[in-house]
Amino acid sequence: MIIKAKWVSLIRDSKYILKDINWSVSTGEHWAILGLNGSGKTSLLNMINGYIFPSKGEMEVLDSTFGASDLRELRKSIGWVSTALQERLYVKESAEEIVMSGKFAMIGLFEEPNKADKDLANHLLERLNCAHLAKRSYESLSQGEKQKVLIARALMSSPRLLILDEPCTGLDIFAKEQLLSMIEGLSQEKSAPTLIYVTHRTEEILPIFNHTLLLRKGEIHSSGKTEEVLTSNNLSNFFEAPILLEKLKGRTWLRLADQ
Ligand SMILES: Nc1ncnc2c1ncn2[C@@H]1O[C@H](COP(=O)(O)OP(=O)(O)OP(=O)(O)O)[C@@H](O)[C@H]1O
Repeated sequence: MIIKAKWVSLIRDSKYILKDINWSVSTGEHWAILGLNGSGKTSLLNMINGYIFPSKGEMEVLDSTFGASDLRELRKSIGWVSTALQERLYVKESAEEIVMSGKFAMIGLFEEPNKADKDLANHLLERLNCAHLAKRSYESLSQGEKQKVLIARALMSSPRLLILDEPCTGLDIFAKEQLLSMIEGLSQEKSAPTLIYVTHRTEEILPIFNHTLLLRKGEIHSSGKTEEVLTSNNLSNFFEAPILLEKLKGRTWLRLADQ
């Protein structure tokens, strides 16, 4: 069991931000979470990472129930790549230092890294085709390069769960395809973590994401096997607009039917 949410709700200012979320992620599954802006995706991720707690219901992540476990230890098992993280990094640090800081699942280096840390960081950069960027300052990297460095950073603590929160934001079509194919490669490795890919674009949902959750206005609209969730009927109902879809190489491209 990777995630188990039972009747989870989040209430702020007497308003439901998440409502009655029942969702399980098991080992061997990779999930996509699709939702429009404001649907509650970030709130759900913050809950998975233990930054916010459910107002109602129960959330178990990696066999730990919140409130009953050491969150710092839990966070080391969860890699989280998001734009919000980018804003909190020390951007003058080199790519290598940024990756090494992932060992502690914290921002910045709090302990002197040892040779093994350095070797692992460089190995991860190499795995993501970024070895040549190791000594470059993070702020000097392109958006696509930054995303890969953040993924390498997230892998530094060998997480069991890797959350990719809209990793293709700001990427051009080539950088985006390159990043997606890198994510695909990562999922095929023997020790690959469970992946959760958050997006509002269906075409980014690669075939490796065998399960999809559709989140709308804080509630689960539908969830299950990707091929059963990403259908024209279901998506038309989800978006409340007639949707035509085209499948290409296992990916789903959408068009509004009346345009
Ligand atoms: N602490 C809070 N207090 C009040 N409202 C909040 C709080 N946190 C989130 N919200 C509201 O809850 C809703 C869901 O927000 P959330 O950031 O989780 O959505 P999202 O799906 O990640 O959106 P986006 O794709 O735009 O990032 C939004 O309407 C947001 O304004």
